[in-house]
Amino acid sequence: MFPAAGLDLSIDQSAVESLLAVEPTAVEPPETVTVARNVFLPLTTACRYACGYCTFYDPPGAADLLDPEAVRSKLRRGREAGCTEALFTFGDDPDERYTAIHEALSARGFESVQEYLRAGAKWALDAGLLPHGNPGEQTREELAAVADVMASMGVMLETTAEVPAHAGPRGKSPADRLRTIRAAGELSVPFTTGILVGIGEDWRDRAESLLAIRALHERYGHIQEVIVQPVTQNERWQGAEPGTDTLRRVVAMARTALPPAVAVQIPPNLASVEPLLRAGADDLGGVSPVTVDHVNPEAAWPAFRDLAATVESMGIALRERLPVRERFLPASGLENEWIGEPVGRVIYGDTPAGRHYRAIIGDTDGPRT
Ligand SMILES: O=c1nc2n(C[C@H](O)[C@H](O)[C@H](O)CO)c3cc(O)ccc3cc-2c(=O)[nH]1
Ligand SMILES: C[C@H]1O[C@@H](n2cnc3c(N)ncnc32)[C@H](O)[C@@H]1O
Ligand code: MET
Ligand code: SF4
Repeated sequence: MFPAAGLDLSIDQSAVESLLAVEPTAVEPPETVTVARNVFLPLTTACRYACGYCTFYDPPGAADLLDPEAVRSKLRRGREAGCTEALFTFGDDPDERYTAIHEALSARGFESVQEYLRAGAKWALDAGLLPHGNPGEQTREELAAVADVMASMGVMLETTAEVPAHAGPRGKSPADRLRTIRAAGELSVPFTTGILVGIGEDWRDRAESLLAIRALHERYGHIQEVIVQPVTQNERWQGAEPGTDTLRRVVAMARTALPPAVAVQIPPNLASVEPLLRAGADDLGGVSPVTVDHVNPEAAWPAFRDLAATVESMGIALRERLPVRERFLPASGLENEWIGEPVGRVIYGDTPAGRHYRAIIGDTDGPRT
């Protein structure tokens, strides 16, 4: 698959067939479900693409860039509310498409949106938060320029299929998404990806997309969770939303395709939690006590305690997690191939944030120097 893109993901058609045969009722529900508390920082909504389902993107206007002061005050608020994760999301290559964004960055001393992302991540670490970057497609060089200050990063594969929602002069290509995921693997960046369900792909495309993610994970071991995200209707997308039966089947396929260490994430503000946990989902992603979901602003976050009640009524434990999975953390010292020293310093520091994070991961060894 995608040999022209320099990617040789050989997707075995018999693996596709066996995923297509997966029954949601045959998958075991998890014993534990995880969730992270985050603060959402949309650095800019300007984007080179114009995906048919997305209301996030907008041409630059009055609020073309989330100002450094606004970034820092949101970070402070997030930490005060007990968040662990600073989620940095923005349109793809906004400064390459729009001179207004380049100028807004330049006026603040940044030559690219990656430089701004790096600065934002450092402010997050200064505030005691762990950065998760969701910057869209990135080259290996762009990822390398921020990797040491990121606890984890992600980009949704969405689908390996060519769909109308990604067509046209401002369309995305699956090969570019796959190359980003591969580059993150080459650089040992703990990574989140996922598929967007209901954008015109068929069942075979869903199976192939999951198997493409599995193939990249088998090569690099960097995938920490795979999001099964239902497309939601809005003023730009009037297509049908996938129903719970469809999502259950996709979740069961994901749980079957991926090894147990890779979590299957569902967004609790967009999907019915209970039936999807029964079909094998074991992570609820990030929920925020302080910010809306800027990608789907109409969809309010459930309260943490309501989620806990839902999950626990199923006999499943809800456990808070960090934006980086424990298996990527250094066993000693402050860094390893996955985690940069600036991130390790926050997790293992003798600070309130460090103590909070070590309590979450059950590390009783005390601070490291
Ligand atoms: O709050 C949100 N978090 C989103 N997240 C964040 C995710 O819930 C968590 O940040 C990760 O699980 C890391 O903790 C994404 C992360 C990605 O890497 C790619 C796509 C998304 C999409 C969303 C989203 O729409 N809303
Ligand atoms: C950050 C991620 O949000 C997802 N995204 C964008 N628009 C929508 C929508 N209407 N419904 C659900 N997910 C969406 C895309 O998959 C993107 O990668
Ligand atoms: C609302 S999407 C934000 C992240 C990026 N533009 C992507 O599509 O991956
Ligand atoms: S989904 Fe991401 S890439 Fe697509 S238009 Fe929205 S912001 Fe841009």
